Amino acid sequence: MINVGVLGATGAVGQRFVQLLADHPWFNLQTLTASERSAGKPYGKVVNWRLDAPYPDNVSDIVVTPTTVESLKDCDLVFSALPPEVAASLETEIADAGIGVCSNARSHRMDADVPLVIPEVNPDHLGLIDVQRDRGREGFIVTNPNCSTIVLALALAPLRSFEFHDVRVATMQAISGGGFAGVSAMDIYDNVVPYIGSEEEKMESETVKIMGSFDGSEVTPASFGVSASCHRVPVIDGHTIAVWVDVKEPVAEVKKVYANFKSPFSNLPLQPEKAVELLDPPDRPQPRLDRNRGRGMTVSVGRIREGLRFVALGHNTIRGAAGASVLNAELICSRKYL
Ligand SMILES: NC(=O)C1=CN([C@@H]2O[C@H](COP(=O)(O)OP(=O)(O)OC[C@H]3O[C@@H](n4cnc5c(N)ncnc54)[C@H](OP(=O)(O)O)[C@@H]3O)[C@@H](O)[C@H]2O)C=CC1
Ligand SMILES: N[C@@H](CC(=O)OP(=O)(O)O)C(=O)O
Repeated sequence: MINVGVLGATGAVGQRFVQLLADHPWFNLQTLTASERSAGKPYGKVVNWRLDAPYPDNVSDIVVTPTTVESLKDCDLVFSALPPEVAASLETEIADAGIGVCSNARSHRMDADVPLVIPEVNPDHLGLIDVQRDRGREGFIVTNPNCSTIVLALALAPLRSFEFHDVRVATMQAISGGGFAGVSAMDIYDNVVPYIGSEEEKMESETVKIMGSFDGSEVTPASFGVSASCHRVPVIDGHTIAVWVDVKEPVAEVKKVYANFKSPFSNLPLQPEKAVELLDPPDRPQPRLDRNRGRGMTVSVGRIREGLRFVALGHNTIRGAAGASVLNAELICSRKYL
């Protein structure tokens, strides 16, 4: 068992980490951190559990610590659900102190020597851990992408066998992406908000890093362009995206590559049977009906039409956040980086 901690364990993503790690077969969850406001009290007393999954009683007595390097001395690996402004310097300090960091925060995603990984799409980019170690870092930072970007990159991955240059995407993003305090009811009820700060820029830059090529020392971004328009909609969980991509092959060929898309792994505990699932009914995918496929780790794709046009959907706080980080950590362990 590998000793792990969750940074920012009381928040929306932190709670998802706790849910996924409380009974994990490889990870022993022993440290939970939060802000000074919550530190010093048992997790069961400070957490306001708001997930649609049962609260795991076995973590109740863990005393929440402040988020400092000293409080992580017994951890081999930590999962970060910290606000980005806190994550920026703290994750660096933690990795430099010899601890592995699997981060969900945006702060280091575009750093040249930090892998931005989706296991089924670019597992080879984990080689950037060696680049970090070659410059003397004892631990590492590995990041997972932005939640909408994960849905897009997984939906594009099967299309890599075709040529394309131009990807356009419009998102319909759930309110849980903004955190517990993120979007007020008055803003979102009976409404659509056509702005999510820097989300479009992240989708455009992160997608080409993820789908770029790694030569053992650096990542060269993919050569296609991405143009994104992002919108907040009154859905609790599940980001839906409409995608246009200039693939010329017939729809029947495209459906075949989706149906045949296989994960390159079979031994990771959180890996779903299908990373991408093709749905036939003309009115799917839908967030309420499809976000929990594969325990929230499957991206559903449907409405494939010539052009090429399609719709994809993924659970934003599981596949798009905490689940993405945990799957990355499982891959890191299976590759013996820990
Ligand atoms: N992959 C993705 O796209 C997604 C990424 N995220 C990212 O995950 C991170 C967490 O988001 P979310 O869970 O929604 O945020 P929340 O606001 O719900 O939770 C924040 C957590 O951080 C703790 N915290 C706040 N300030 C400090 C501080 N100064 N020092 C230490 N801990 C602190 C809070 O503790 P306390 O309760 O004590 O205040 C809480 O545990 C963010 O970086 C966010 O951008 C989020 C959604 C999806
Ligand atoms: N911006 C995302 C959530 C998020 O925090 O993304 P990021 O980790 O890329 O900042 C959303 O609102 O749905």
